[in-house]
Amino acid sequence: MSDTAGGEESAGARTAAATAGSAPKPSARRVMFVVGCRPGWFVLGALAAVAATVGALGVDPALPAWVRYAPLAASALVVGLPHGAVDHLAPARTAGRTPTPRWLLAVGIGYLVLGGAYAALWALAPVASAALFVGLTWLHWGQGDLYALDSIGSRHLEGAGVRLGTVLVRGGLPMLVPLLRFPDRYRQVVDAWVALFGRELGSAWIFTPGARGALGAAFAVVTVATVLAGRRRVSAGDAGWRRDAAETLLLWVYFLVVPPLVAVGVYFCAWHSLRHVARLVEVDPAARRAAADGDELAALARVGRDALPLTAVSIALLAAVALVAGVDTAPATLAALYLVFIAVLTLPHVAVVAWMDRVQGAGLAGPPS
Ligand SMILES: CC1=C(/C=C/C(C)=C/C=C/C(C)=C/C=O)C(C)(C)CCC1
Ligand SMILES: [Fe+2]
Repeated sequence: MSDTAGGEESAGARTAAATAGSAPKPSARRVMFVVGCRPGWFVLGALAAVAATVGALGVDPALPAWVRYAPLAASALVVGLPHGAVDHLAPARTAGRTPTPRWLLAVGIGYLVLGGAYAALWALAPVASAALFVGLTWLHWGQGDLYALDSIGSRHLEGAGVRLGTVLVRGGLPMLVPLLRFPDRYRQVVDAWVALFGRELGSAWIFTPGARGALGAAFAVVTVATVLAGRRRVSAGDAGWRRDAAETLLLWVYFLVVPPLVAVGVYFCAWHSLRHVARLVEVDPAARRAAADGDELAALARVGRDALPLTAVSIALLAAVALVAGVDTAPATLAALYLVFIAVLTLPHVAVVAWMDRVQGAGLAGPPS
């Protein structure tokens, strides 16, 4: 896989140099800010404010089903599913290479083997697979945020402990905090996954008040310890640390006040996926050039174009699975099928992102110094 071609060679090599072993370039910081972070702050902040106000007024609006499922449904088309549909191009580009058929084949085989194995595991052991899905997402979303924090130039995350804490906290916010406040709705979602395979969750101690109280207390301690560990590494008033602490607070409040289906669906699109899209812009020479010229829309259009074919294939595959399996068309069942489908794609997606982290010196082994 040593082939490089034309203009991408030098630009690609520059990307690798810029991402592995040197501080983030100003243009990378800007893309992560403008594309990856600002929209998420705005959308999640607004939703949290609305939900907190409604809650404070003592109103409990029974949201119609279409509103509850809308963010998840939208994620199939807008940013969510598409953010992984560039996985066939991202590894080569991260290594500063042009994606050739050999790269595509390598990623394709990885998807088939890992996705196939996980699909088989869902059929054999749905409850364990559901737990694995939540654990995998915890890790993946945590690592996504760690990358974004590095990319905007945070300096308080040097050190293995604070990095591990950041992954645990940032991943636990979407995966654990909804369970603390909305155990019944959380349970309904996970129940629907295992029901697809004719199973039930069973006693599931994790939903009991005692277990949730203990998990919530432990997670609050890990959050505070991580934020303080970061604080010790920089001078007072460090902007990167303050931003991290403010995001952490925002996400705690958001997942405590916004009902989980909406909260996780919106977070998936507007937070995790947009941050990954910003990362994709940075490894694609053409998109990066557009962004460096201040044309973020052109950069996004380029990523969107790259994502289009495999997004369409994924949706067609999902529709085929739904038809063959003959699932009913209740929103809860369709959402469950979609999420199990995402789970199967997530395992190879996590492998691709872990590979990108390794090449870029990012992730737990980082920061890129
Ligand atoms: C919807 C939902 C849940 C789980 C969603 C998951 C696990 C989504 C994973 C998406 C991934 C991995 C996308 C790729 O990056 C919970 C928290 C169980 C309960 C609340 C509603
Ligand atoms: Fe992802």
